[in-house]
Amino acid sequence: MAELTEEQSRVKAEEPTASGADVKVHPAPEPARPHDSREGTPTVIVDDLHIIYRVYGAATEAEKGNAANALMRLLKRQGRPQMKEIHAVRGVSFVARHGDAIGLVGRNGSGKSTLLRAIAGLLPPHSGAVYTDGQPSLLGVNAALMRELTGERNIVLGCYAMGMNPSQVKQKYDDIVDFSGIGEFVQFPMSTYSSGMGARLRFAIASAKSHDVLLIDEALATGDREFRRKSQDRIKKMREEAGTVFLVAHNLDVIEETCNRVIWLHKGKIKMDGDPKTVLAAYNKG
Ligand SMILES: Nc1ncnc2c1ncn2[C@@H]1O[C@H](COP(=O)(O)OP(=O)(O)OP(=O)(O)O)[C@@H](O)[C@H]1O
Repeated sequence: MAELTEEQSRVKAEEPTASGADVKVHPAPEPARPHDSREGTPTVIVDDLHIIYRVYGAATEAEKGNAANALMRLLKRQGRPQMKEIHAVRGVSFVARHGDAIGLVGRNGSGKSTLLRAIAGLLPPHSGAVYTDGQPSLLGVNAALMRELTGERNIVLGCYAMGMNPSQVKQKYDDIVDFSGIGEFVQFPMSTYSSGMGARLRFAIASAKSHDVLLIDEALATGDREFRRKSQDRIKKMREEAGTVFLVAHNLDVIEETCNRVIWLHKGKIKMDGDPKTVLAAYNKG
């Protein structure tokens, strides 16, 4: 992933925000709260991004590896049997700014998680580029907490992984446990948690630190109403500190209540990009 230089940031900021979009409601929505001098400046620029997964071994039964087939391939100088390509993100372009909370919506398989993982630098672009200002942090349903360790150990390790020192961890520990609402379960291995408890703990850990770019994949989906309200307050605070938040959620109420902008992905392309009410109304109709 390339870092965003000042020059790139200036030039890119002048480019259209969603060149691949079918519809643009308003291409560069104004950030809601002018609190920080960085507010409104780009944090993430996605430039004609294509992501292709290669799935090896997607061969038919007849083509699958047995010794005779392998020998024939060698003799005919053929490569591996059947490699299938899945073009998950197809020419996506947009600019996210300090203070934005951007909801990503779209049907199953439309490329939301793939796009988040690419912004986090976990998937290399097939073509195009992602430029980021600061370190993006991905909080996904499978965020790297260890199931066999207790909540307590995961909090400590998670905080270290985010760059905190021991005294900062100590200072944040109680707040994380309180926020997650997991109570005495903090002493138990995470493998004993319900999916909601795990998701709440992950969000509590990740949001204990402010992030330049926080990418949240479905982590709020399993929380109850009270937890959602607390999470939304945290996201709001992050935006006020001029961070950028990306949120994938199938629950559209969460998106509408939390975000100031929504990007609708359809079959790997941006179908619409604009203010939540307009985009969600169109998405609900389509
Ligand atoms: N690791 C992978 N290997 C191969 N193909 C993948 C992989 N992950 C996702 N895909 C494919 O890429 C496409 C986009 O998937 P992605 O998970 O990004 O969509 P999504 O919008 O997040 O879906 P959902 O709402 O179901 O979570 C789908 O066709 C999916 O099958």
